[in-house]
Amino acid sequence: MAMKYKVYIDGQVGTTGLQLRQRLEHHPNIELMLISEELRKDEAERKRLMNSADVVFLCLPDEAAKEAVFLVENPNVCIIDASTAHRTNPLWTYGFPELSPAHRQEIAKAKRIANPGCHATGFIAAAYPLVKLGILSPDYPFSAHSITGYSGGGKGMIQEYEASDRPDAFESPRQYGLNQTHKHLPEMQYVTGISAPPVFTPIVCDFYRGMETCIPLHTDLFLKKVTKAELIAYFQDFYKDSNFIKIAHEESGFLASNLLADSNGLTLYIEGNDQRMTITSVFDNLGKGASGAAVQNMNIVLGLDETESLI
Ligand SMILES: NC(=O)C1=CN([C@@H]2O[C@H](COP(=O)(O)OP(=O)(O)OC[C@H]3O[C@@H](n4cnc5c(N)ncnc54)[C@H](OP(=O)(O)O)[C@@H]3O)[C@@H](O)[C@H]2O)C=CC1
Ligand SMILES: CC(=O)N[C@@H](CCC(=O)OP(=O)(O)O)C(=O)O
Repeated sequence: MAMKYKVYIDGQVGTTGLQLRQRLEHHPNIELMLISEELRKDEAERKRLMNSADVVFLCLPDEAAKEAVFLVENPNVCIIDASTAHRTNPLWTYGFPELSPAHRQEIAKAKRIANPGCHATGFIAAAYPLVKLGILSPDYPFSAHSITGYSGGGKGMIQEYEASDRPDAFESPRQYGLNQTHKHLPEMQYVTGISAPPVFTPIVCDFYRGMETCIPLHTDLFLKKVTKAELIAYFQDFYKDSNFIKIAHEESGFLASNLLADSNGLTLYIEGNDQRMTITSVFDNLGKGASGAAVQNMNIVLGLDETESLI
């Protein structure tokens, strides 16, 4: 019989928590520790469950996640936090195993893992290799726009979008983060090592799940002069061992944000021509952008096949 590990999800009825639960209910190596509805905010019961788990997922707002960490006293417990709270904390490991073998090895032995933010996942998947391979300087004036389904805003935004009396404005794409202080900017800079955060334009639209994050590339500012074909070859090589990150080209001329909804995949589309290019990450904000990545990190920590219970 398969070895079973005990897993507790704090925030099990939230948007990310429910997604995690669905994935873990069929995981052959996981025994889910569920908390009763009446006690799900009871500190003593949460503490008891957390300290008897092998892995604890935090699917809570940032402040609640910070407080929850202090409830864990058992040094053997691994915490995987889905919130923004610890992503640039050097005592925590950033959970993006595809960036290098060293990133993956660090995750495998970590007890504190910060799961990447959704928009940040799309940005970092493209920007990290560009800088690492010396194609762009860390001083390149990065910008990005990122289209998200409304589930990205959690229970509150889902209710607003699905209300019968919602404003007409919700039918059209809505730009936000207008003051350039989006909560994912610090991790975008921290993980890629770029000199300044990108000019970042998130856009929420009237569909449930899915995301595409697009970085414009001015080829005259390339540090290493590469053609589009060469850039594609560099990315194919960078992600050649990845189970989830792929490189593709869209023939139709249209790139939909919900192409990878319900999966843990992330596809990078390198489009344009040798003068002006774009590189776009397409994935699921609730998949590789949240609970899919969290399950992948858990599988790595537990020494399991990283693709277990993920598509
Ligand atoms: N939605 C997304 O696409 C993504 C979300 N995240 C992050 O994941 C975390 C959760 O987000 P999301 O699932 O969207 O949010 P939701 O608002 O959908 O869910 C949060 C859950 O946490 C519960 N909660 C709040 N405070 C406490 C507490 N003190 N003790 C126990 N439970 C508590 C809430 O309870 P109640 O139901 O009573 O309100 C709710 O069920 C956030 O930090 C978010 O930023 C990360 C990546 C993507
Ligand atoms: C549509 C919407 O509001 N999306 C959220 C991102 C999702 C999220 O919860 O971000 P974390 O991964 O950092 O927790 C936002 O842009 O703030």
